[in-house]
Amino acid sequence: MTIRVGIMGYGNLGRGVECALKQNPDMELTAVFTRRDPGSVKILTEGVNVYPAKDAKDLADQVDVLILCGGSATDLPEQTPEYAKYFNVVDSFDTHAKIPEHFAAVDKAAREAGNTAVISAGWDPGMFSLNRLYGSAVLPDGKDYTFWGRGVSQGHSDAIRRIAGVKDARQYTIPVESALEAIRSGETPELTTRQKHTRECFVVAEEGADLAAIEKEIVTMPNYFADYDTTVHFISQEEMERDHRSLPHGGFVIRSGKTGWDLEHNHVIEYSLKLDSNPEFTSSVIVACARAAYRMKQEGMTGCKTILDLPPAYLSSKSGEELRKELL
Ligand SMILES: NC(=O)C1=CN([C@@H]2O[C@H](COP(=O)(O)OP(=O)(O)OC[C@H]3O[C@@H](n4cnc5c(N)ncnc54)[C@H](OP(=O)(O)O)[C@@H]3O)[C@@H](O)[C@H]2O)C=CC1
Ligand SMILES: N[C@@H](C[C@H]1CC(C(=O)O)=NO1)C(=O)O
Repeated sequence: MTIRVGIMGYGNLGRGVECALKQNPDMELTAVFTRRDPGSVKILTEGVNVYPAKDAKDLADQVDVLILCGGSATDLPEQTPEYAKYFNVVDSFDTHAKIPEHFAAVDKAAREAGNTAVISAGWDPGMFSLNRLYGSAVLPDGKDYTFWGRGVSQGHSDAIRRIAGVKDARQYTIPVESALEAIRSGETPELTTRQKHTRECFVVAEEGADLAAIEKEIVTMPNYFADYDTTVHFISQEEMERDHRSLPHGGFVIRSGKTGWDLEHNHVIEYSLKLDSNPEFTSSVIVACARAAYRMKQEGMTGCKTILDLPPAYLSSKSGEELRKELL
């Protein structure tokens, strides 16, 4: 019996989920939903229909897990609590400061409906969160650092695209080299947000848009840009399509900590990602989390979870017996 998956929202992440499902034979795509005209949305999978988002709840019996691929800035805060009423859901919500309130809203909806929801699946939040937890649990006397890029943040790019007058956008996150060198050399400095990364934005504006107003809204945007040194470049759509087609990214989490009666021994844990496609990697994590959500629902574990709550074995398509063999 395959796990039947629906996609809500067909952008970079939606397309990435479609590709990831093709690599997971225990799962299948059964429906794609969009707020646009379904006839305008061309998907890759033959034999699967695209439906209006407003009809999704009428098709709940055809979907075991609905994966929400909307943007965190404005779509997911509304969509995830709404669709958790009708489906087991997984989203990639990544406005870190607002995760507690998002969790509470989704948990209320999922518990009332007896559904299982997983929020903030992906790599940060997601795999990086998991590795920060492992590092601090194993080395309580220590510090961890997270660095991203140079690469395209989908969340920050999406947030810029939601600004009135913006037609398209890409945001590159750039680690501050001096901070990186200090950490890599074993130093454990206290660093502010601004001392770790800068942000560079490439924006295609609508004809006649107020460029100064757009730039100001970007650089002052809370939770996304206000705490960073940010530069904004306005470019043409042709330049965007020529120079910014790919969506690479990556980064790493470093935990350095001490053990020993007198904390005399140092240890360093590093988890790193080098991604050709941010959306395709993120979608691969999300699809594994969808498998875990389905299995937890089957065992009556309902309500909202994050990746930190998922039994690692539930992410895998392999049985417990197969996984135990890999431990030997
Ligand atoms: N946790 C993590 O590590 C990560 C999280 N993310 C999150 O994923 C979110 C989604 O990113 P991404 O997929 O790149 O965002 P997109 O802008 O590509 O898509 C967001 C939504 O916009 C709509 N859309 C897509 N293309 C168009 C278009 N051409 N015209 C009009 N509407 C369109 C779609 O909804 P519809 O079909 O309904 O119109 C889609 O679901 C980000 O906001 C980020 O928060 C991303 C990467 C990592
Ligand atoms: N959520 C991020 C994934 C990573 C990348 C990132 C950043 O560049 O600020 N923060 O977390 C994304 O949307 O790409």
